[in-house]
Amino acid sequence: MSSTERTPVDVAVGVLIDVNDRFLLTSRPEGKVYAGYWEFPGGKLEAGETVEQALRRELIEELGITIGHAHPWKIEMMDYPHALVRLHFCKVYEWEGEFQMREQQTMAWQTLPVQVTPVLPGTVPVLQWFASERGFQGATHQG
Ligand SMILES: Nc1nc2c([nH]c(=O)n2[C@H]2C[C@H](O)[C@@H](COP(=O)(O)OP(=O)(O)OP(=O)(O)O)O2)c(=O)[nH]1
Repeated sequence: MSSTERTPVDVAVGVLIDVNDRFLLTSRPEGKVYAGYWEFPGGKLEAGETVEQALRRELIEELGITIGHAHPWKIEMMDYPHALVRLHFCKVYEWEGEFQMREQQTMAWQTLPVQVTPVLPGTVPVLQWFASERGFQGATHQG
């Protein structure tokens, strides 16, 4: 594979946390790689966008909500057969609007251990970070 194809793709990912400390997972829609896998909502940066701008745009497009401030949390590289991605995880505590599944996905508010399955490989590290933060012991998800 050429080096051009392995240039990392930057992805803005939103870790939405509600007042009960639950976090939001969404299932990837049909037609995308890893369709049906659960992940944190987000998507690729477009030219000239910051992570926060991309995240705000993606969550309007996918979920119909407008987020407040995106708090940068962690950056993680994932090397998939389809792409090398650089995931910019941001915590989000404030948003406006009603959730609408605009891409026929499904959403689920979760705590540890996560009940939905399967979880996208690039989502698993986040569950470990939550486990550390929250003093959770044991398996973070099934499978
Ligand atoms: N949204 C999201 N993507 C993740 C996570 N973990 C992870 O490895 N990824 C990967 C999967 C994809 O390769 C990439 C996101 O790209 P995507 O295809 O969902 O983005 P997009 O909505 O811009 O897609 P498209 O317009 O090109 O169809 O990041 C995660 O928790 N959330």
